[in-house]
Amino acid sequence: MKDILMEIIESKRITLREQKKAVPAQLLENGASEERKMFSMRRALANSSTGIIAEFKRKSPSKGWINRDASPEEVTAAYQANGASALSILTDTPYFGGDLKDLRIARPEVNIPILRKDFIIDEYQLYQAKIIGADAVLLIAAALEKDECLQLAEKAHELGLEVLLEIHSEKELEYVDSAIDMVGVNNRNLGTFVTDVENSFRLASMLPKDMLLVSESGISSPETVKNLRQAGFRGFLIGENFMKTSNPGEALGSFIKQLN
Ligand SMILES: O=P(O)(O)OC[C@@H](O)[C@@H](O)c1c[nH]c2ccccc12
Repeated sequence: MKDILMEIIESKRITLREQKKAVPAQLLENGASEERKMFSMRRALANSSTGIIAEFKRKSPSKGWINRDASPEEVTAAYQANGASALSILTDTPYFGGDLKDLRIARPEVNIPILRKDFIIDEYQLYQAKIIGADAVLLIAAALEKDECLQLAEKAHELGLEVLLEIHSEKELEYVDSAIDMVGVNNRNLGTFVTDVENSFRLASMLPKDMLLVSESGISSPETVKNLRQAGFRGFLIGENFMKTSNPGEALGSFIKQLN
């Protein structure tokens, strides 16, 4: 079976080549150095009693279309109104049905941190993230060599972006470095899409105590969030469970009520 993550990365390289042709890196770099208001996701999660990072996701390679016609401005504003601590917005087009525009459109609608959720392999994508209004970026250990990952983290910081490092397995613990702001344990294996929340519980005790921990994927019950919090997690990245409903904001609101 073909590893899906590898396929996505190959397609990303092609997209990047085209984007760089259309908008040269130097031009983007100039735009990215402009100051603008930024929101700290690490701080928002550390200070929140719920810690829900609500995700805007139209489709995924494992589920197909989840919510094809969702409007980014409506859903993200409703997520904030219903208590999200932060937002995650998928900007990958071919596999997740997202767009850079989705994040750009959402930005003026909210005043909570936004994570650019994509497969970042090049600093060009960090400039994009800054320009469209992201506060943080995801760096996926399974998609990067460790030194590449740390270089991208450093560059992200230069631009004022925070870094959520995503790991899935024990062997990726070596990517955890002081250059990282938050560590996310993905409960989904991006190669096979097998999802199991136990993965977060298993890796929690192996992670540094002072690191802000996020549990990602496959979370569908408030009970699980309570248990993950007990295990040390402060952020909970949830997409499909809300996006599959006709009113994602409301679904988040009733989820949060059950956390208390
Ligand atoms: O929809 P879920 O199962 O709640 O998962 C959300 C989020 O964790 C998932 O979309 C995700 C986690 N890491 C990723 C990396 C790339 C794309 C997507 C993801």
